[in-house]
Amino acid sequence: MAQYTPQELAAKLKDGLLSFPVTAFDANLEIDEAAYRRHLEWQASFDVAGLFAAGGTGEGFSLIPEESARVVRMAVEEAGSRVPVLASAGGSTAQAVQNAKDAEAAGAEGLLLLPPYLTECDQAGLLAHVSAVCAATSIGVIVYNRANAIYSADTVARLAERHPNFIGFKDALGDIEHLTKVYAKNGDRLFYLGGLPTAETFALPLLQLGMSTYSSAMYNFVPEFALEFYADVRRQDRAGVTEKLNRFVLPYLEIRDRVKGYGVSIVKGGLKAIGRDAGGVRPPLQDLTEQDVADLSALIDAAGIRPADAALPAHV
Ligand SMILES: O=C([O-])C(=O)C[C@H](O)[C@@H](O)C(=O)[O-]
Repeated sequence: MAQYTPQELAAKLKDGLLSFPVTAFDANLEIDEAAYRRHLEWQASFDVAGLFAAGGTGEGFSLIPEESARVVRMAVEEAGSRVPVLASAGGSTAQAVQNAKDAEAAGAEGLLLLPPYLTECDQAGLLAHVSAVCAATSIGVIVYNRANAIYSADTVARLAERHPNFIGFKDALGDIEHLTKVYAKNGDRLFYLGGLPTAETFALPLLQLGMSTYSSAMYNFVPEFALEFYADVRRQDRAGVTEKLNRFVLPYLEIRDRVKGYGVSIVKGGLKAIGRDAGGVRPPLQDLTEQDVADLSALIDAAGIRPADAALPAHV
């Protein structure tokens, strides 16, 4: 049973940092329940405003629906008393509706609706798709503006009018004109969250477009640094943000961009580097090479941001 109304959830999420915990896998790439629970417990021990289980960084796209529901349930059990846990829904409309029901039953406070799978779609179809999901649950729903699911400002407004539990707009497109239109039309009826890869990179300029928060994947392995970065963004401390971009985020992008799909794999690489291994990634993603992990570990040290309670990395 959700503890927050959709409106209370939006108020909580919009003014704090959000993150997407990785899903821990064992050597056979099966869910590693103990490692996942340890990770969630650690993640919830910092001042994060919301944790999205089985999302993009959580490799939700590689989980079958039963696994997704199981992951959400574990996340709620480990972290739910301290931080709102949200789930994701995706695929066909029927699948997304089922995900939404499972998420609510598992105790999730809200839902991130991922783009439908494979097909092209336009506004009337997106409106019907999101409406079906919003109608199937009473928890808060956030749409993910990405790939084949690009919501016009008018569609967003219609959804907001029809569904009180439609609370948020997450963007991974980065089209300034589009974001300006969505915010100008919908204002404070929704909250807006940045979701471009390595969201820190864009956080300060996107704040001006109404995005008061973002999903930090790196929070998974450098939570204190990620929280300091967010505080600088909210203070509009340009010097602080620039210094942190140069010290860690921009060199991190150089490692992330070595292989397609590393945007997710590098987060598990980061956990390996700090000695909190959550296992490898499922295909079609590929794990960081040992050299990549060593480079990331050296960068974490050079930036002086190894978490205080992190063990020494396995390879040193
Ligand atoms: O589900 C997702 O798209 C994400 O996990 C988003 C990431 O957290 C992205 O914003 C990032 O890499 O910082």
